[in-house]
Amino acid sequence: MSYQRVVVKLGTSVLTSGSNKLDKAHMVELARQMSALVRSGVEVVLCTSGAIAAGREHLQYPELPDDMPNKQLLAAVGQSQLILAWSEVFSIYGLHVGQLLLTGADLHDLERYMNAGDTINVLLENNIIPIINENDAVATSEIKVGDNDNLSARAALLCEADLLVLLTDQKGLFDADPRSNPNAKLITTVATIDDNLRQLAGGAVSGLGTGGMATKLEAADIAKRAGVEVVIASGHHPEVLTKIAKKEAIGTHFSAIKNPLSYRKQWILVGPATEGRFKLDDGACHAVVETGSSLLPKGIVSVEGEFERGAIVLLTDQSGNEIAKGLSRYCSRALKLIAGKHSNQIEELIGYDYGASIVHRNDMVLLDCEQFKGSKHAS
Ligand SMILES: Nc1ncnc2c1ncn2[C@@H]1O[C@H](COP(=O)(O)OP(=O)(O)O)[C@@H](O)[C@H]1O
Ligand SMILES: N[C@@H](CCC(=O)OP(=O)(O)O)C(=O)O
Repeated sequence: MSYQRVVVKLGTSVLTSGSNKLDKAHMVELARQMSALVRSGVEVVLCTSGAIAAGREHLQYPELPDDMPNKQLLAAVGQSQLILAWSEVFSIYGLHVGQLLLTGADLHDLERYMNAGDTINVLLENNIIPIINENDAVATSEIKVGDNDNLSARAALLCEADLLVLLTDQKGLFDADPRSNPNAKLITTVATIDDNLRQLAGGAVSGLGTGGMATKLEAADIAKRAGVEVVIASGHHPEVLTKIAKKEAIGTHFSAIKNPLSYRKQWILVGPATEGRFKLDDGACHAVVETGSSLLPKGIVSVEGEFERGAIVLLTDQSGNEIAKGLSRYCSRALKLIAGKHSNQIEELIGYDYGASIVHRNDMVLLDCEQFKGSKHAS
């Protein structure tokens, strides 16, 4: 079966072809391929980097310091140049574009998360290409997604895409960074993302890029869990998008898992910031991880953080290893009184009862991937 909805992420490395400015001719070529896909009935969402590079080009600031205010200055100037360039380039093929500038804060509550998905849907229904970038001009470290690999994975989840294509300056994921290891070999298929694979994926060394292969693997891990296939490939491979859409073997292909997380659990995984941490005893860890149970108050050893009912919290074992992320049915004040107690004591201790489950199974995602442990994506 062919793909219905594809998110294409273009890294700065592709958009500049390794130079200090946007490679407009190459943008035309990529827009041509995307437009052909649209004409063949595939819905295309574009997640584009390049605002900072475009700002640097426009202001002719090759040596601007890399601090936050200057990056925000470049992004504010560059984003308008970037969207103007895309608008002109897609108009050659008779297509309009619509811009969504998102930050992590836009994904924190389920309603805003769904609103972003709705906007993508309405643009696609009207044959308009949604173009997404992080709103770098306002995103501080607390609210940032941080890199467009992770942003594009979130975009793929919120618009329920079936394929995420990450185009970069390498042919795919290699068994070592090909820049420093000329003998590095391309990995063509990945079934499972594990620690061995993560160790192969280095950071960005290209100057204007963010995250390198490490963030591409994070993105692939998130997308896979939501049932989205992922391909990492070279943005300069001839007819790269045309061939990927025809399922030709190009770059590195990550298969999607068979039983993907529900939409609500996907949001719990990638949307909200966590506001608290529960340390669980061994029995509760076993119940949550091995037997698929909800979390009861008896198994909670300690509660950190101040939060209201409905907050997203991390569940850890006694050594602090993060095992799950979920929605707390009780506020932190109540939990400090009922942690470690039997469920039938809840009402007596706090004067009300929202049920025995502190984190219900349906509101919980297991963090079976090392990547999420201690990373900003789980917190
Ligand atoms: N195992 C690996 N396989 C391929 N590329 C790698 C690997 N480890 C690190 N890299 C680096 O990741 C870079 C691509 O990431 P990045 O510079 O962030 O590009 P983009 O702008 O496309 O996101 C490559 O140029 C490469 O040097
Ligand atoms: N939002 C930034 C790009 C951030 C980013 O992830 O860059 P890249 O690694 O080149 O995809 C910009 O538009 O410049």
